[in-house]
Amino acid sequence: MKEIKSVASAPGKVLWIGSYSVVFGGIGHVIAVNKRVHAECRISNENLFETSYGIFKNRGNELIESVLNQFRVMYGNIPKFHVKLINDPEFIINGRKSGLGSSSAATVALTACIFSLLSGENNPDEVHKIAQRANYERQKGIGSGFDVASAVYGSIVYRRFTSIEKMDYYVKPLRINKELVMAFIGESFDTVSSVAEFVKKKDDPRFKEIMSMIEEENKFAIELIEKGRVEEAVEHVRLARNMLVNLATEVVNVKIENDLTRKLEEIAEREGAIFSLSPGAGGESVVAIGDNLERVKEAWSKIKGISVITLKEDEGLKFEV
Ligand SMILES: Nc1ncnc2c1ncn2[C@@H]1O[C@H](COP(=O)(O)OP(=O)(O)O)[C@@H](O)[C@H]1O
Ligand SMILES: C[C@@](O)(CCOP(=O)(O)OP(=O)(O)O)CC(=O)O
Repeated sequence: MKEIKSVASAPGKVLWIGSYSVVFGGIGHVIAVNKRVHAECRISNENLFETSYGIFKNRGNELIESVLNQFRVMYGNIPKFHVKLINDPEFIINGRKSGLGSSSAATVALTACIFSLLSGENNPDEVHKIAQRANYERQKGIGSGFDVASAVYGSIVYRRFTSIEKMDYYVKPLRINKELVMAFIGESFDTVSSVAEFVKKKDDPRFKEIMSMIEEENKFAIELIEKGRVEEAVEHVRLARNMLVNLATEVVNVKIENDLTRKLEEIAEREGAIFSLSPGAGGESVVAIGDNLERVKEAWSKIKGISVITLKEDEGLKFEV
């Protein structure tokens, strides 16, 4: 008899519009990239999980268990599995997380491949809901879930759900069709603590005022991208970004850019990028966006201690068998 297996993969991401504001209900745009997590699953006599983070027998690590728990809730008893869950190497650069989002891509790839085995269906919307719940429980409610949504749907406009039970998120596929180059500066940024600092200030009147101005600019930007006018959109992204950096520095007291990220951004824009920023929670990498970024890549590569990779916009979740 032919052994039944399922294979799925999910992409990493770059959040360039909506960092932090998306946590508070703002609109965001996230680019799915061609660094992926690959999952292969079979039903087996014993649990065996071979992963980029080690081999686990019997019980998986926290990420794997957070996914399996969702299926235990849905189906009661679930079978045992032999799983391979392997990340493209660029999720780790020089021994540090790259910020491309291995945990959300791994959560989605694993959820998809187990769901496909148990239900016989390849249903991205179901996978998305299950993966969001697994991620939410693992992160204890912190974060917006934009990374899980883009691991399923690819490049998207995203607004967070107001509650995990309602799952009233907004997702609309929207590609930007630009080149991306990313520089890693060798720093690790603590996203969870930084988001926690933002949350502490959420009722401060200055915080609310600046966040609503950021939201306006981000909305403009996304409307322009929807019309294919990315060059005009970046001017609004830039305004929103400057306001966010000021908010972070002056109200929240968190540094989301530093001298090195600013220097890399200046170089990128001088060498032809239409826009450059430290994406996501900030402080660990810089992304350049544009049409021909060879010069950016060359200039960045000359700087000591910087690792540079090229990224391509990619599809969301793929079921491969
Ligand atoms: N392929 C995988 N198999 C098992 N666990 C994984 C895998 N990829 C990522 N993880 C888990 O996710 C964690 C990385 O998550 P995190 O620190 O939030 O970084 P990222 O920004 O890349 O998501 C790892 O420490 C590991 O526990
Ligand atoms: C601050 C944020 O809006 C964006 C964080 O984006 P990153 O891409 O930096 O995420 P991690 O890879 O989990 O560190 C928080 C959020 O939306 O969850």
